Amino acid sequence: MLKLEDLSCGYDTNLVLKGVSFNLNQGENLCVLGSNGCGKTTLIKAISGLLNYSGSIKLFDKEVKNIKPQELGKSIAVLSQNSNIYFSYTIFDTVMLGRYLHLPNSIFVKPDKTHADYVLHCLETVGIADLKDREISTLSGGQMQKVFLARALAQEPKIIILDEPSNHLDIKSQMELFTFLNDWTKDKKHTVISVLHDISLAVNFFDNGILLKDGKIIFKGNLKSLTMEDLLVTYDFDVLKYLIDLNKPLKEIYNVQKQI
Ligand SMILES: Nc1ncnc2c1ncn2[C@@H]1O[C@H](COP(=O)(O)OP(=O)(O)OP(=O)(O)O)[C@@H](O)[C@H]1O
Repeated sequence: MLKLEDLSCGYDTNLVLKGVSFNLNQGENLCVLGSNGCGKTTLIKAISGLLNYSGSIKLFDKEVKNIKPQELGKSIAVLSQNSNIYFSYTIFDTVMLGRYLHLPNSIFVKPDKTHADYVLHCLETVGIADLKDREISTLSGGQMQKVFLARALAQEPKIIILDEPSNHLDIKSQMELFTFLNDWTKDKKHTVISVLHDISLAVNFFDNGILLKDGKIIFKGNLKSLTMEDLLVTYDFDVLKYLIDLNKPLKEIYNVQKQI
């Protein structure tokens, strides 16, 4: 479904990604890990059609740079690190922004009841239907994340891409978000790609991952086969002190840490 071959891209003279290749099938989820500045957000921007690139990014066999933004928006929804709303929209209207790609004449048509019902369905799915008439500027960071997830769902995308989605979320909300995203991919039609800094979250919720270092992939595959050496190379730092055993669920890791 998504196939990257020898992808290189960056900003002006700053080449960030250098020959990145991987495949992702429908129903798979992929976590992108790596230290600050290694190119994770740049990878997301390239996949979502925001950067020029050399090499190839194929989405359902079509080269991403040749797909019109409106079409791309029906396939990919992005929750960026800086998802922001600068106007005083209600939650309902904010989520409706995700529907406009599906309207025949875009913003000049008042959405009919089908679209309004779909927005309500998305709000209910993420558990914030009761907030629908509130102004977005009055929400907490965590509530706002849920609004952006609802807006992403309203696009009816095939892929949701998240850049550090656990920002602003308490531990319960993080678990709820990743459980929801896991369930969302279970129909084998949807795919999640997420940038994460929390390795425990990554190992617990994602089957596959890539580790980026200076714009190159140094590990790809099942995160259960990740070694401490891989992490040491990625972060130039001994994460062993903080991660007791990558194969243990979070609960056990925390229990062990408590005993130390
Ligand atoms: N718009 C831009 N113009 C020029 N350079 C940029 C731009 N955006 C990012 N960069 C540079 O590209 C490199 C990769 O940035 P990127 O945002 O992809 O890193 P990242 O892995 O997502 O980092 P972080 O974990 O800190 O979010 C960095 O050196 C950054 O300074």
